[in-house]
Amino acid sequence: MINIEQMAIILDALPDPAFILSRSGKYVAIFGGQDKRYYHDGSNLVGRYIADLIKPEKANWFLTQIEKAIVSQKLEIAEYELSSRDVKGLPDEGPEAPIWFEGRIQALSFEIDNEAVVLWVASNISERHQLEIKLRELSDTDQLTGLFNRRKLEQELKQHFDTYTRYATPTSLLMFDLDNLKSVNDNLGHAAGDEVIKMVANLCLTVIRKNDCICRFGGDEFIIALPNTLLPDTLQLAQRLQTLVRAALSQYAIGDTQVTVSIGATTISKADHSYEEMIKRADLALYQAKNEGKDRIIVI
Ligand SMILES: Nc1nc2c(ncn2[C@@H]2O[C@H](COP(=O)(O)OP(=O)(O)OP(=O)(O)O)[C@@H](O)[C@H]2O)c(=O)[nH]1
Repeated sequence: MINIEQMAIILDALPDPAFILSRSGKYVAIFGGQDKRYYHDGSNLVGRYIADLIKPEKANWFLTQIEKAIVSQKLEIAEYELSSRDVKGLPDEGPEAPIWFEGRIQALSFEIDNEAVVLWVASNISERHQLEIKLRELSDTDQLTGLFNRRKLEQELKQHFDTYTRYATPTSLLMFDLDNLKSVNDNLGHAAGDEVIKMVANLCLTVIRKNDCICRFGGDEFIIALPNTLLPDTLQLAQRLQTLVRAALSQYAIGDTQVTVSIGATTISKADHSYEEMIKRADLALYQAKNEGKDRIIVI
């Protein structure tokens, strides 16, 4: 049998800090979380109130989570970021950077000082959180160019389409495809073709604005989404891009065969039911640009 003294030692040895918090946000007790590599010592907080130690917005968030667990009587799980500077009374010793926590919050079946209480176990998940950010970045990014990939562009366009239906703010699209990349690959090698694709990506980054979204849509095909932009500005950007590409890639010409861009341009229309219709229109315009002899901009 475990006796009371052993029980106290076990509670102190809990790897993650476990807080007993009252409905009104009082730190009733704190156990465990002794390893200073992962946690700050919270023993100074006992007897004090969340609202007195943490800024109102965050304090309210904590109180809401406590209330949720008390009302549901089920295990509640929430992730949050907190640094020692966010909580008055925490010692400096402990992690310097803000910590990402997973809070596991369970209402207890008894009251303390006539108040409902919860057990709040706070686990340091900073490493996992960083990994999740990295994975998200990787899943949104094209490996060769570092631009967004098609998946991310489609997410963005969906949002722009929703914004358009609500506030009528227009989004325009440029879809473009390199002309004669095959000739570079065949004559100068695949690595040179890769260089060309990367150069075009970097040129695009120099002409777009902060809110524009550029993606590598496929092999040598790119899309730039331009939120809050009408056709005249879109066409200006297309012309700049066309001129820049022609000049920058002249070194890859094979005889008379130059690497240029064919561009299809379009803007959102009242008749569109989804962002896919915009992409289809831009694709049609691009197809026409290729058919009419490449190195040109077609608007549909
Ligand atoms: N080096 C390299 N080449 C690629 C990559 N992705 C696609 N390509 C090449 O890009 C070419 C795309 O085909 P096309 O669009 O028909 O070739 P193109 O010479 O640009 O033809 P036009 O568009 O008609 O001018 C193919 O030769 C692909 O092998 C890549 O990541 N690296």
